[in-house]
Amino acid sequence: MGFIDTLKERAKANVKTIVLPETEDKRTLAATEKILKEGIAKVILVGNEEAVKKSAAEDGYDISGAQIVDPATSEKTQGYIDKLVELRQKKGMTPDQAKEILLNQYLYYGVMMVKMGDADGMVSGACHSTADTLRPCLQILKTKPGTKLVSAFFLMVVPNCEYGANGAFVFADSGLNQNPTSEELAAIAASSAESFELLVQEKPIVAMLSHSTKGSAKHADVDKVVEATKIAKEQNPELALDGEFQLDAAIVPSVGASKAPGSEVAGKANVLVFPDLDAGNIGYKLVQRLAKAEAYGPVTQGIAKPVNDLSRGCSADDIVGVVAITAVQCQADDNK
Ligand SMILES: CC(C)(COP(=O)(O)OP(=O)(O)OC[C@H]1O[C@@H](n2cnc3c(N)ncnc32)[C@H](O)[C@@H]1OP(=O)(O)O)[C@@H](O)C(=O)NCCC(=O)NCCS
Ligand SMILES: CC(=O)OP(=O)(O)O
Repeated sequence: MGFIDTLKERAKANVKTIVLPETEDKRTLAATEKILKEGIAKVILVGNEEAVKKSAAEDGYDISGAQIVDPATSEKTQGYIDKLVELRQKKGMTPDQAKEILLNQYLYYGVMMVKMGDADGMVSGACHSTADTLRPCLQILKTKPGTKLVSAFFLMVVPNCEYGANGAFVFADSGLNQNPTSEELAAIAASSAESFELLVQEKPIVAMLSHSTKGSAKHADVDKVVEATKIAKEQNPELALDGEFQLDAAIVPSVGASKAPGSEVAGKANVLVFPDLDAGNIGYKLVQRLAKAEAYGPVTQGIAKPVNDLSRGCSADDIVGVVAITAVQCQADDNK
């Protein structure tokens, strides 16, 4: 069974309701058919019912099992407007603005459905940039209790790969925090270890990546990762975590043994924490495109409820995979 198939099976064991607001995108409709057919989740689509059904029918997608909610006619819309005003009035949100947003921006509507408990989670981002997808989530849902920072990772599944957990890795932050401080990198490392454990069900081994291994290069960028490693170790003494490492020292056993002898992480890492978003975003796309890896995300962590993003380059199958991941995150939240 493939790695993502295992996650789909876990999702099916306790079916969650996931809202997909991007009904203008055909990949959403194709994914909806697959999700319903495989029984991975219940799906709520946001949009005008007639228009959504017509669009699906044009391409022969069977979305008959999905619930379609139209913000213009739903009896819940006024409650969402009132709540949005309550949540954002300190930021100057008026009832008219909230109404305008919720009737026209389906991403905001989907986030409000999750906030109000009418859906368990949301997946969006096939036709919206990550910034536009994550901004409403951050504004409305906020961070999980006990967490200061929301960050975003990719679950990478590399074919025919002996590194990581049989080719499975978490790459973070590959989607959200542009230039994290040492403290933020330490927080990203801790959240990523937790996400790896939840999704891959193996022990996380965390490498703090750099262009330097254990002092081989000198630069302020290296110092940032060295400091992050120190903070992360202090805050999470139980974690297998080390750095600073170049990528080869982190994942290739022979290189790890030669560049960082004695490290419990070098050569064995399955959670890769990148020094900034340039490295994280470019890194995941290189592995996805050149090594033909499956890349699921950006998946958020540290947020109050599971809402996840997609790359605009995603396929319908990628959406299905991220929905399965979101459903498993919803199950985990139930158990807390
Ligand atoms: C997501 C992003 C848009 C947020 O930045 P922004 O639009 O400037 O918005 P703000 O900084 O005003 O943040 C909006 C809200 O989210 C909160 N927020 C932003 N980043 C956060 C984080 N990492 N964790 C927790 N909360 C966060 C802010 O506190 C703010 O809350 P408030 O409105 O209640 O005060 C920005 O971080 C971004 O563009 N990231 C890069 C995304 C990207 O292009 N990725 C590459 C492709 S994957
Ligand atoms: C993750 C990512 O790069 O997203 P997008 O392609 O939407 O910018």
